[in-house]
Amino acid sequence: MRILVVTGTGTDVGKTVVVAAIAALARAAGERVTVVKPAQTGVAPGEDGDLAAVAGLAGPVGAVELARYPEPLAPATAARCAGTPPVMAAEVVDAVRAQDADLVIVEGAGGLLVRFNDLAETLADVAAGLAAPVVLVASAGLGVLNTAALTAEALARRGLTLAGTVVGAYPEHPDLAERTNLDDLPTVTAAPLLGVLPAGLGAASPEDLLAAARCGLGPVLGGGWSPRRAP
Ligand SMILES: Nc1ncnc2c1ncn2[C@@H]1O[C@H](COP(=O)(O)OP(=O)(O)OP(=O)(O)O)[C@@H](O)[C@H]1O
Ligand SMILES: C[C@H](N)[C@H](N)CCCCCC(=O)O
Ligand SMILES: [Mg+2]
Repeated sequence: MRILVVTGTGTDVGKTVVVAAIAALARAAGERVTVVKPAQTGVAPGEDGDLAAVAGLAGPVGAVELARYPEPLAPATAARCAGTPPVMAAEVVDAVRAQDADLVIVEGAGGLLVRFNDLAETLADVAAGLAAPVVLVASAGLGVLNTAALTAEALARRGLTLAGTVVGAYPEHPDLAERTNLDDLPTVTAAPLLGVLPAGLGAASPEDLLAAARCGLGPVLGGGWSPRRAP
C-alpha cells in the first residue's frame, strides 16, 4: 500500500482538487484508492465535505473522515469551540494503516502546521508516523514563494520527504508572478514541480478532471514518481 500525504501552502489552494486528480489517475490505472480526511472543519453534519468533493470529481473512492467540526477553523480550534474531542495523530496513522487499498491519500486541513489538537500535533506528525512522502499544493500567485519555502523547511527539519509541489489552480491568463513562480518554486522548495492544474477544476466533470490530471500531473506520475512504500 502506497501512502501520500497532501498538504498546502494554505487553505483554499486546491488540495482537494489535487487529491481528486491523483485519485482519478490511480483509479484509471486500476488502483483501489482511499482518501483520508483526518479532520473536516467548516462543514455541518450531513453536508458535503472534501471527501464528497473528491468522489464527485474522481468517482468512487474509499473515504474516511475521522472528525467533523462545524466552525471553519483549524481543527484544534474548531474542536475546542465544539466541545468535542480533537483528532490525535496516532489515530490518523492507525486509520491509514487499517485501509485495504493500493493508494491511500491523506488530505490535511489548511497548511502543514495547522494543529489537530492542543498537544500541537499536525499533519507533519501524521506523515512522520506513516513515513510517507508529502506533496505540497501551492497557490499560484505572489506570496507563495515564502509559504512554499517555509513548508519545505519545516518538512526538512522533521526529516520528512517533500515529493514535490503541485500548483492547484493556475489561472488561464497568468500575471508575471504566476509565470515566474513556476521557475522559482522548485528552487525555493528544493523539490520538483510535479504538476500544474488549471483553475476551475473544482466544478469539472469527472471526464474533464481526468483529462486535466493526465495533462497536468500524468507525465510526472508516469515518469517514475511514486509514493514511497509504507514500512
Ligand atoms: N465543487 C466546487 N465547485 C466550484 N469550485 C470549487 C469546488 N470545490 C472547490 N472549489 C474551488 O476550488 C478552489 C480550491 O478549493 P479546495 O477545496 O481544493 O481547497 P483546499 O486547499 O482543499 O482547502 P481546505 O484547506 O479547505 O481543504 C477554491 O477556490 C474553491 O472555491
Ligand atoms: C475551514 C478551512 N476551509 C480549512 N478546512 C481549515 C483551515 C485552517 C487554517 C488555519 C490557519 O492556518 O490559520
Ligand atoms: Mg480541501
